[in-house]
Amino acid sequence: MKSFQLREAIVDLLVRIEQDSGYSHLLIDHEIRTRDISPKDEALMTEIVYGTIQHKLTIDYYLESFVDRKKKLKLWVRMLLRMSLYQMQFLDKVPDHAIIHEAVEIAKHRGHKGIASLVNGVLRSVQRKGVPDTAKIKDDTKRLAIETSHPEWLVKRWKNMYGFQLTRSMCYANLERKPLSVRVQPLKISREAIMEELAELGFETRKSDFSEQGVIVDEGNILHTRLFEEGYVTIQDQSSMLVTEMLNADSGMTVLDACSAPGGKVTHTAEKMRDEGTIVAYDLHAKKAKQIQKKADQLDLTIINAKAADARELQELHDKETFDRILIDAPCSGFGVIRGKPDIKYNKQEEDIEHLAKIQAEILNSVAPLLKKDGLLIYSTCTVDKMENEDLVKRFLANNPEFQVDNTFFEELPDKVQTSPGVSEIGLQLFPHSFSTDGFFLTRLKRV
Ligand SMILES: C[S@@+](CC[C@H](N)C(=O)[O-])C[C@H]1O[C@@H](n2cnc3c(N)ncnc32)[C@H](O)[C@@H]1O
Repeated sequence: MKSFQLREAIVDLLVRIEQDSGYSHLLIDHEIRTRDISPKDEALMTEIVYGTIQHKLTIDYYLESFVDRKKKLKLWVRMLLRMSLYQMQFLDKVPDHAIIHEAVEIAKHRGHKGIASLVNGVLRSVQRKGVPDTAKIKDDTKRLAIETSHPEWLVKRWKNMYGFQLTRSMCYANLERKPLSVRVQPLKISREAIMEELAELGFETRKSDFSEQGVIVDEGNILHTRLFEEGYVTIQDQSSMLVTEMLNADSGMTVLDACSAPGGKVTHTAEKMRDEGTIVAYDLHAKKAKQIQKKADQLDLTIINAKAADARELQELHDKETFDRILIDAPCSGFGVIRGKPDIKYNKQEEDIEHLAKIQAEILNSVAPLLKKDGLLIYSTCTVDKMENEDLVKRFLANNPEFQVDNTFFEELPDKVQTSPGVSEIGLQLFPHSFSTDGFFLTRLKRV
């Protein structure tokens, strides 16, 4: 694909992502799968699209100084300017004059001379004058929000919950690339054999400390290798693997996963149980329940029975005290996975967090009675927010004295995590800057 065509396709994709917010990763995947794109163009497209979204608010702050506020830009023109500015400010692959030339050509092709001249004028001014200095913003919170492209309300909220320094580290970490981590299917192959094969193929890998099945791939795309295609490994963040490790499910147990799609943790659980026992896996959406079954089949796992149901109504389907282990990996605001899904930070409002916390509490309250005495229940989310995590669990424990945090949980955490700032008497909050994992909360409750 010619460079001009690739850049124009990126503008189209950015427009679609802006209109259909919340699904950047799916839209990018779809674009790459349906177009005939070389691996080199695929990498460049991914880098520019993710980078432009990741730095959107910073770029818009820069643009404000160069675009007349009264001028209402068409969406595609704004995306063209954002994409070009991203390349000029954050990448050093292409010289500025070439980026500007290409942007002007795209503007001519899609619009008319007037738009081309506006695009040329804005980008040449940026090139000549440089972007405004954010160090001049007096308010710390506002400056951090603009420099790291997070909404100001979210930075304020985190600052109130976790303090400024931690929030700062988290916001900067959210701009970085996370190493890929994969889970080995231990019933088919060992971790050592996988690492050897990947080394032969030229990939650099490390063992994860979070799970004996985890491997971190520092460089390279393993999605097109046979190991992935034949179900020897599956992509999973280390924090998610830790959830299943902490569930401690064993062969022969009866396990419930109340919110299980797309099936990462439930398939890991089946592997830990050596595919012996019973797992019932629910998700609200029938289509997603099918996804779980497909994932289980890909990994040759047979004990998972995936169905659609609302987790808040499972008492109608199961008797109390039925399960040895329960996992509630609740629907959440997703602020822990901003690195992989950058548009999450722009699409949520504070009211959404309150709404989600209400659903999470309803799920926990209605699912917990299904746990057997001495059984273990994991509550987890892929977010960083006390309302959805510690505060919610604290309230549950206050209202349900037959449950308590299982104190052996903390001893079982990886050594380096045991003393991390995210550990409290309620559970573990992993921050994205601490161990290069997703931001994740988990706790283990025991029915006593
Ligand atoms: C964080 S995801 C779960 C990820 C999954 N545990 C994994 O490891 O792949 C939360 C899931 O909960 C589902 N969900 C949302 N509301 C639900 C409800 N009321 N009952 C059951 N599932 C629900 C969503 O469809 C979503 O797939």
